[in-house]
Order: sequence, then structure tokens, then C-alpha cells
Amino acid sequence: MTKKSIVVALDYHNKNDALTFIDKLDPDMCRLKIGKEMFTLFGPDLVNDIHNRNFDLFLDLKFHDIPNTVAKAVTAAADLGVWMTNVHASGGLAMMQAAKQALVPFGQDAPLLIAVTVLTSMSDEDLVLLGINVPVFEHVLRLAKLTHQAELDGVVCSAQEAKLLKSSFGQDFTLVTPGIRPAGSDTGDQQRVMTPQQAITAGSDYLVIGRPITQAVDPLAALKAIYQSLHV
Ligand SMILES: O=C(O)c1cc(=O)[nH]c(=O)n1[C@@H]1O[C@H](COP(=O)(O)O)[C@@H](O)[C@H]1O
Repeated sequence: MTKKSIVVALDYHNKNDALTFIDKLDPDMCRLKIGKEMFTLFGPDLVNDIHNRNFDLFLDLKFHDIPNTVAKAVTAAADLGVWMTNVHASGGLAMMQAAKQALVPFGQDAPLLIAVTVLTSMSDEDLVLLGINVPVFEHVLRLAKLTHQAELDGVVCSAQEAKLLKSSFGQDFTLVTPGIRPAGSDTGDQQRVMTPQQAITAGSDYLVIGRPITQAVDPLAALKAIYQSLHV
């Protein structure tokens, strides 16, 4: 693992707060993620602001729609030059195949394309409420299998499922794991959590970490403490 295995989730409402924090980092220290809140507020301008600072950016918009619409959305994300983008695996095989196909013209410059399995905020009980009467890990495995079949680069899952997915789909199947909580930090709305150390040991490739860093009194110190716990 390297420092760049950490993807900081920039879920800020205020652009200046986000840029002030980014300007304390350098692109060798971590990668960055923006999601629905910041992209809705600040759009492609923010993507450009981050790219101008030379960071790899994960555009986390979790596309989930008919295949044609998702293919066009993924093309738009690739046009922005982002490092990684994502769809929901529950959109189905045809949707994921259309998304993958849309990236063919980008060749080597295509972003990594991954699919969200079961959100890390969900538990077995939440699945039952959706009429899915299997444990979370089984549903994650099912959705990861579809993602693998569609030849995407990997999935978003909890680090709790990392070992199972690496043994099922191999080391090259990229695992992006949010729901990371350093020991003693607030879990908030996350249910399937692991510490950074546990996640790396389990086989996560990228740790997505938001509030434990961005809501800390000193975000840079919080990020450095995570590196220390990982000996990087
Ligand atoms: O796709 C994601 O990034 C994602 C998937 C998932 O299952 N769970 C999840 O928390 N995320 C995102 O990862 C980030 C986690 O943030 P914190 O809970 O603050 O560390 C948020 O930006 C979520 O939108």
C-alpha cells in the first residue's frame, strides 16, 4: 500500500473550505473524491480546480439509470478526465456493459470504472426491508459477480467483504472501500466499518475516508495519523 491508496472524500458544502484543505495536501499524499453534493453545487469547475492542482479525482456520482443514459453519463465523466468513476451494480448487467462500452474510445485514458455493490450504510436488516432475504455478503458477492462479468475494473464494497471478493475474483479486481473508521472514531451512518489497518489486511486497494479526516479539528493531522497507523 502507498499513501495514494487513501482517497479523501471531500464532502464539503463550501468550496473555499474544500480548496483550503486541498491546498494543505500534495498530490503524492492521497487521491480525492467528490460526490453528489459537491458536484451538484460546483460541477465541472470544481473538477478542473482539483485537476489544476494535479490530484487524481474519483467522481462518485453512482450512476443508475437505463443503459443509454448511463453510457452517456460515463462518457461525460471520462471527458472530464477523472481518474475513477462509478455506477450502481444493481442497475444490472446491460447497464454496466453499456457503461464499459462507452469508455472504449478513450483507450488508455479511460477512467477506472467500478460498481457500487451494497452501500456501506446498509445492514442485513436493511436488505430484508427491500425484500432481499440474504445476508449482505451474499448480495455483495452476487453484484460483484455481475460487475466482473461486465468486465468493469472492480467494485465499491465494505472492507468486511474484501477477503471474500479477492478470493472470488482475483487480485486484479479493484476493491474500493468506504466505511473506514480509525479506532474510536464516530461511525455516523456507516454500518459495515473497518479500521484502516483492518481494511488493508483484508485486501482493500483504496480506502475512501471522509468525515474522520474532514470533520477533524485538524484534518491534515488526522490524515497523517492514519498514515502512521498504516506505517506509510
Ligand atoms: O461510492 C462511494 O464512495 C460510497 C459507497 C458506499 O457504499 N458507502 C460510502 O460511504 N460511499 C461514499 O464514501 C464516503 C464515506 O464518507 P465517510 O463516511 O464520511 O468516511 C461518502 O462520500 C460516501 O458517499
